[in-house]
Amino acid sequence: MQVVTILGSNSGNKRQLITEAIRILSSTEQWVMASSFYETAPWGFECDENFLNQVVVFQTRLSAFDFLQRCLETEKRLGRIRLAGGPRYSSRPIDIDLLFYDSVILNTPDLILPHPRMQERNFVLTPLAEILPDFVHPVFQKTIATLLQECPDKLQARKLPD
Ligand SMILES: Nc1ncnc2c1ncn2[C@@H]1O[C@H](COP(=O)(O)OP(=O)(O)OP(=O)(O)O)[C@@H](O)[C@H]1O
Ligand SMILES: Nc1nc2c(c(=O)[nH]1)N=C(CO)CN2
Repeated sequence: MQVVTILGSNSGNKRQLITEAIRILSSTEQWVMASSFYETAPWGFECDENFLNQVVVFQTRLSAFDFLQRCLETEKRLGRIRLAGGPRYSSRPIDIDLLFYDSVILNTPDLILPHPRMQERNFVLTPLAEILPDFVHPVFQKTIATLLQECPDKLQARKLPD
């Protein structure tokens, strides 16, 4: 199965944290490809520190739920602390979200696929369009390139040199 992820960080050594998260996931799953790194303004909350985001594709034999578990464990290993009752969004050393698991559509309390807010976010669609512009979103039946064109988000994602 092909799983498309987005990694994000807006505290600490962001590039190193994302690189380390990919190294941990790649120790058991097969890395396929990655977008460039993008500098992006915080979406959905106020904060001085910009994010670094990267989209990464893996090949996996894990179920989507087990892959999510690997992501949550990796976040924890890299110092992510989740505070119950805190604000909806806050700064974090590392965040790993699943965007797609093949073209599976799923709506459970623990996992929603495709990621339910990706179409509202330039920080997701811009790096995703760099590597998978023609991939068809299974719910909207539109390509990533089209979703990016239609995205109302005013926050831009700035591609960084490798
Ligand atoms: N596609 C998905 N990818 C990652 N987590 C998901 C997904 N769908 C549901 N979840 C659930 O969301 C929970 C909270 O995730 P998290 O705190 O990282 O949210 P967030 O990344 O801050 O916000 P957002 O979901 O808006 O990007 C996870 O523990 C997981 O159970
Ligand atoms: N720019 C940017 N903003 C965010 C991000 C993120 O990765 N990048 N993640 C969030 C929760 O998933 C909320 N806001």
